[in-house]
Amino acid sequence: MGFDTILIAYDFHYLIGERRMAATKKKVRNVERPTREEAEAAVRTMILWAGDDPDREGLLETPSRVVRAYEEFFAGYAQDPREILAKTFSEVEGYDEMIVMNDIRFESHCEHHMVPIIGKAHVGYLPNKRVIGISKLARLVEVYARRLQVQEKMTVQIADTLQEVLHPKGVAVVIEAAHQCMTTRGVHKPGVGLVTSRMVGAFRDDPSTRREFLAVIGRTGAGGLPNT
Ligand SMILES: Nc1nc2c(ncn2[C@@H]2O[C@H](COP(=O)(O)OP(=O)(O)OP(=O)(O)O)[C@@H](O)[C@H]2O)c(=O)[nH]1
Ligand SMILES: [Zn+2]
Repeated sequence: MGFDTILIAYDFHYLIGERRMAATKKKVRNVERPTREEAEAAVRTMILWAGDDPDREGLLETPSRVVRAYEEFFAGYAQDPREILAKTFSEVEGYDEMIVMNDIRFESHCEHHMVPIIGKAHVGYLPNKRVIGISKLARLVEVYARRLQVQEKMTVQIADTLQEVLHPKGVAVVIEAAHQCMTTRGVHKPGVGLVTSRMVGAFRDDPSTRREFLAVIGRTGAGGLPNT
């Protein structure tokens, strides 16, 4: 079975639900996860297919390097985003204003071409008695970024996980990113970026809350896109 197939399969079981993902991680469509050796052999095949010689000195270690790189790029499949948000703090003297972390840079990979998506996420919520450690917002972005992604899906996943676990009065997520599948191949349009958003609860229902969030993240003006 090819490398592409297992990655598509992983995405499939991700779609059937985060909770079930952990339980079914080893088996996808009744197919065992390939071994590291099989993954390296798949990279070797791709080198051959590209037209080079995987046995020449410079490429000898490339399959194992690529597999190690994939472990890093796709580490998010092994992480449970709900666990990241499990620890909360309630001693905040009744703080009930918006909490926003902006410019969370991330690197992801597009699920269509498996090339980088590089961008930044802005995540905000309106607390309901409990807050989380601020690093957890960045960790939440990381977990979803380190999977094969579509930007719209990643935006919804971050917002909805935060809402489901923390039960705040609302959540807002805006992602701005550049897709290398559009800059280094295909339509070749450098400098373009995609902006996606998900507004939940007060951010969806109350225009002034939404406006405040957009002002905090600087999206009321020209709002620049990352240079990639
Ligand atoms: N909506 C959305 N589309 C994306 C994202 N990342 C990549 N795409 C698009 O996914 C589409 C895949 O289209 P296909 O026609 O199946 O693939 P393709 O022949 O490689 O398309 P081109 O990129 O136009 O060459 C392309 O239009 C990509 O630009 C994303 O995060 N969100
Ligand atoms: Zn793509």
